[in-house]
Amino acid sequence: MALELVETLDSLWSCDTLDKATSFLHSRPQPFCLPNYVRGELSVPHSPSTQFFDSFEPKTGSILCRVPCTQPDEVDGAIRHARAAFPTWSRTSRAERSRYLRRVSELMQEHREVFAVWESIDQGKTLQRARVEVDRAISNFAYFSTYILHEQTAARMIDGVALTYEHRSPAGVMALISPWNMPLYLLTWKIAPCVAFGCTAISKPSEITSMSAVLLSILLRKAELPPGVVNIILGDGPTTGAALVASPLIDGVSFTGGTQTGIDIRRATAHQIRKHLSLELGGKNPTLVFADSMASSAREKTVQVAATAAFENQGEICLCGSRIYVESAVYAKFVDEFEKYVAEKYILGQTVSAVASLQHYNKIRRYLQLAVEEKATFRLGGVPPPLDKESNQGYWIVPTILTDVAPESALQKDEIFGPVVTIAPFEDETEAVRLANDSEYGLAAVILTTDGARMRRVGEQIEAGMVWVNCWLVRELGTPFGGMKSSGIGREGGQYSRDIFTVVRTLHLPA
Ligand SMILES: NC(=O)c1ccc[n+]([C@@H]2O[C@H](COP(=O)([O-])OP(=O)(O)OC[C@H]3O[C@@H](n4cnc5c(N)ncnc54)[C@H](O)[C@@H]3O)[C@@H](O)[C@H]2O)c1
Ligand SMILES: O=C/C=C/C=C(\O)C(=O)O
Repeated sequence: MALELVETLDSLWSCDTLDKATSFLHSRPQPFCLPNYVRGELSVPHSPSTQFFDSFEPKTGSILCRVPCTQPDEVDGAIRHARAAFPTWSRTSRAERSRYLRRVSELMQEHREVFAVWESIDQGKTLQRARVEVDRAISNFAYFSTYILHEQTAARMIDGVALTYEHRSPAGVMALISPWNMPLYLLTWKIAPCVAFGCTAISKPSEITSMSAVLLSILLRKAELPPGVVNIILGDGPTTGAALVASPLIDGVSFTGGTQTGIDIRRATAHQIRKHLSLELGGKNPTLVFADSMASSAREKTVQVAATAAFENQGEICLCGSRIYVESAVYAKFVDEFEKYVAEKYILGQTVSAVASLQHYNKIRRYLQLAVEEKATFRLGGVPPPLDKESNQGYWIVPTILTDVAPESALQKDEIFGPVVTIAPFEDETEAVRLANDSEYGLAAVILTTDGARMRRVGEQIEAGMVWVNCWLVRELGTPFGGMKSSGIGREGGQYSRDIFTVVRTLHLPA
């Protein structure tokens, strides 16, 4: 490894507080370049055509580092290394694969603060929120390290004539592509099951948030994962991501990101029927507040769950509830209490942080300008000032609550993916279900009610892959995770991840 890179990575690795990281960044004469991780080696790509782009710190707007845009020939090289590693890794025993995964989770635990500090700086999220996500990333490795040990295959006798059983083998070399909102969590949500089930991986994090992927590379090296089993390449979607998914040497794609990108990937791979495809896409998730949930015994929790679902991580979680519908009898009361609660608990610079990028800031800002044009009521928040690269300012947006928004408005239809929520009334259960389902998306939903029969009755009618009643983002990693409608294809988690990362054949033996 080049000496300068070794020094940079050592310095990054020693920053376990925000202060240390800030003084390291200030001590640098120029931004450092992030490396790829291929065949167990970290190196900055240096093909003559490689371009680099700047990655910014969302909280300050200053340049954090430079990210290479890995070119198609280098993508191809990385895939070939993953292919070379596949025969041995796919035949490695479950017990041994499990030990590697456990080792990775333990090392991550040891360096938890380093991951949290850089994730917070790179993505913009609060340090507190980054810690939550690092812990969940650790659980991804811990969970799949034990899952594979407990898998059982049942055999069945058919009429005393044949004995059948399902035999699974690793699907091959997989492309794992993740977004910028929960960079480390979503990266590991794919890497952990991929290698646990015996596949090898080429992973591409978002070009906006590549830091935690590089830290993970350092750690995979420390864990002595055999070279080529996991390769992490950096770059943008149109160049690096597109070359990766289209390669005939890739056996499957697990993608999390926007719906339009999902469509592009589906189109690019449409002729490659053999390619496994899992698409976890966007959402515009409803939260339904029934009148009973505003009775004095339940009210506090109702408001708290609706607010957390709307504003956790600045609303940059695909599962965030960004359309709140409230039974008309309690509409005014809910809006008042919700506004009071959000104003008190969601403080910019404390519990609410910067949004991930300048481009995203300006996208959210355009929606807020639209809200002004459409004469929506801002119960909280407003249109933030325009920013550009020269502004040298962080990307801060006050939590915004909008009422009086028309049902057909883009504010109700489009995924804004920021700290913006709309609130509208409904008359009865039928209308609540209709409004909840009035979306091209179908990822998640929250129902707030104290009526046990209604929990199931309404819950079972909602067109969403994940429905939470009186809670939000409670997750068990074996449950199917994914969306209906334009929110995706396939499910991930436990046995559902196994379906993506393995191929199955049914064997028939004579009885
Ligand atoms: N359903 C889920 O589980 C889930 C989870 C998190 C985020 N998301 C969604 O992700 C979106 C936000 O993330 P984003 O803006 O980074 O999404 P995005 O689709 O722009 O990018 C996601 C990833 O895909 C890559 N990419 C872009 N174009 C590509 C192409 N043509 N081929 C291959 N790769 C390509 C990007 O470089 C990035 O790594 C939101 O829509 C959000 O809802 C969904
Ligand atoms: O943006 C997508 C978020 C997914 C989050 C989880 O799956 C989780 O936190 O368990």
